[in-house]
Amino acid sequence: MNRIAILGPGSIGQLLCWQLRHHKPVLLGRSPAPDALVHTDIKDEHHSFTPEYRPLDKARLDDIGLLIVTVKAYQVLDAITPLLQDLPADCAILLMHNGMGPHLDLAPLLNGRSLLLGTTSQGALKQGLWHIRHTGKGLTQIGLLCGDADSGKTRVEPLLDKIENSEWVDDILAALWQKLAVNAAINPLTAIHDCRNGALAANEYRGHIHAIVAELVKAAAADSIVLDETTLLERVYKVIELTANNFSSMHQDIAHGRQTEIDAINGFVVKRAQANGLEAPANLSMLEQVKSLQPRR
Ligand SMILES: NC(=O)C1=CN([C@@H]2O[C@H](COP(=O)(O)OP(=O)(O)OC[C@H]3O[C@@H](n4cnc5c(N)ncnc54)[C@H](OP(=O)(O)O)[C@@H]3O)[C@@H](O)[C@H]2O)C=CC1
Ligand SMILES: CC(C)(CO)C(=O)C(=O)O
Repeated sequence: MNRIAILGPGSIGQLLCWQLRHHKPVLLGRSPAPDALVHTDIKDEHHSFTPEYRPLDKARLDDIGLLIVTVKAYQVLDAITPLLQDLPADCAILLMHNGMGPHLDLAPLLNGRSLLLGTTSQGALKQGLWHIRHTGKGLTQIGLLCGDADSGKTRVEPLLDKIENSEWVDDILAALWQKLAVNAAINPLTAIHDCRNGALAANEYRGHIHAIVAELVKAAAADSIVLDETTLLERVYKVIELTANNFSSMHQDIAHGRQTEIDAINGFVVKRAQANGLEAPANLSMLEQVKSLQPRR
């Protein structure tokens, strides 16, 4: 049987579990099984449901056809590696974290399994361990990094069907770099300056935002991804306007003393620039400043 499994039952994992409920997804996690999950929708209506939950220490995986990974970027390798020996040889894997990078380490470990990458601008907020609130309906994009395109697309059809405003993209890396530009510009500046996204519209941040995006465009180009700087800047400023009242996820991570995804955001830009003999000082400065604010690991 080709079941869908969701690894990482946090905010986004529980949201996808609700959205895919008619496909009977299996939730894989480290906690004991919940009695029920509560989903509060955008209209403030509550729904309670009980998905199949398998605690990871004793989970069978031989019936999984698609593993959707909804852990944070820095948790991806630790979460998937122990499962690889038990996942079926034809199980496709879909990474849904913010930022980029884990795919480079993971792809060589997959023994020919298909690797799909996705990005979502939907919003979900934890109200309790097993209660999430759906806070935003943004775009979700999914595409294939490696493996068979037809079967990869077939495996994720349930998501494309059930998630409003979702699409298949042929060049998923370009789509991820574009989303990365938004996060690379907004997330660290809001964390460092302790402000809401909207504050970044002020003139004092223009130089930083332009430098971060210009370096990212050059780093992507060195990886053969062509991005348009003007379009990206327009996108960044549009998100600043549309989410003016929000605190970014990185701001919230710093405020709550949690590790951030900075390594997979500005850290990824710095890494790809350096790998191609370039420098990315504006992104490096964001990386260093955010690292100095987050708890040491
Ligand atoms: N929340 C949102 O609105 C959005 C989030 N995203 C992105 O989605 C990703 C997930 O975010 P979010 O859902 O908010 O994060 P959460 O921290 O809420 O969820 C992560 C989940 O992964 C679990 N986990 C961590 N490590 C492992 C492991 N080794 N094995 C099994 N489970 C593990 C955690 O469980 P445990 O409790 O056991 O640690 C937790 O349930 C991030 O990259 C985020 O940036 C993107 C768009 C919007
Ligand atoms: C788009 C943005 C910046 C919205 O807050 C986001 O994705 C985040 O906070 O991580």
